[in-house]
Amino acid sequence: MIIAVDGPAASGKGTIGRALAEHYGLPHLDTGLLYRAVGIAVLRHGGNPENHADAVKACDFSTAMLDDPEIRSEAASRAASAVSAHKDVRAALLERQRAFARQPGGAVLDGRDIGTVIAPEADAKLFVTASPAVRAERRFAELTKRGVHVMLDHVLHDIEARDARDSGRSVAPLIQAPDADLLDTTNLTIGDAVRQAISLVEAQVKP
Ligand SMILES: Nc1ncnc2c1ncn2[C@@H]1O[C@H](COP(=O)(O)OP(=O)(O)O)[C@@H](O)[C@H]1O
Ligand SMILES: Nc1ccn([C@@H]2O[C@H](COP(=O)(O)OP(=O)(O)O)[C@@H](O)[C@H]2O)c(=O)n1
Repeated sequence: MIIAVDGPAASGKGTIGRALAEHYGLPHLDTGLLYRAVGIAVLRHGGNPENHADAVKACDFSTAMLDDPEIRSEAASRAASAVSAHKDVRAALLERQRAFARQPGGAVLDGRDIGTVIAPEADAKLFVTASPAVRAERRFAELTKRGVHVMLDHVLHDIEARDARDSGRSVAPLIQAPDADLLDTTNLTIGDAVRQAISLVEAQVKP
């Protein structure tokens, strides 16, 4: 079974993706990490994530980058959003994601274009969202807990700018697939969001 979980920044798609993977005993891929790795690689090479050549060159990042703590930083999110708008960057990362989705037994993937581009054939698709204010509070709490000093209004601004760029790009924009169920987690606890996600998946895969 392939489960596609898409949605905007800090909506809870990773949390839900991991919980679904555990529930169904499937492997999970957070595809945002791939774009973050490219973004960080560009910055480390002294390049500009908005520059096409710099971004494409960084697509052969070392796998160790995926475990680098800096990958979770806000600088990495911004760089990821910039590199991900380049068509050739998306093309370079496509096969890796498709192969993960199509492994025997299936998988859970979360990102922006899983249900639309990476695995349009997915057995179940969720589009996870929450209000920008709630998403900013969640990301702020997450960063603060990790000891990162940030301001809530900066986090909100970053999230809104990233949403606008991810939704507005011409290639694989962030959009709810027509056959995806919407899961708004604004007023849901993590436990409730996961329970609802499982119910939605069950309803979609019912013969
Ligand atoms: N329903 C929820 N209620 C409260 N906090 C949540 C909820 N879902 C996720 N979180 C928290 O919000 C932060 C962002 O969630 P995450 O799953 O990483 O989002 P995304 O993958 O969409 O960026 C994490 O710290 C997570 O624990
Ligand atoms: N499938 C994906 C996943 C991420 N991305 C890009 O990578 C950035 C970081 O993604 P992420 O999922 O790690 O970000 P958060 O939602 O966790 O904040 C996003 O803002 C997108 O620009 C993408 O374009 N396509």
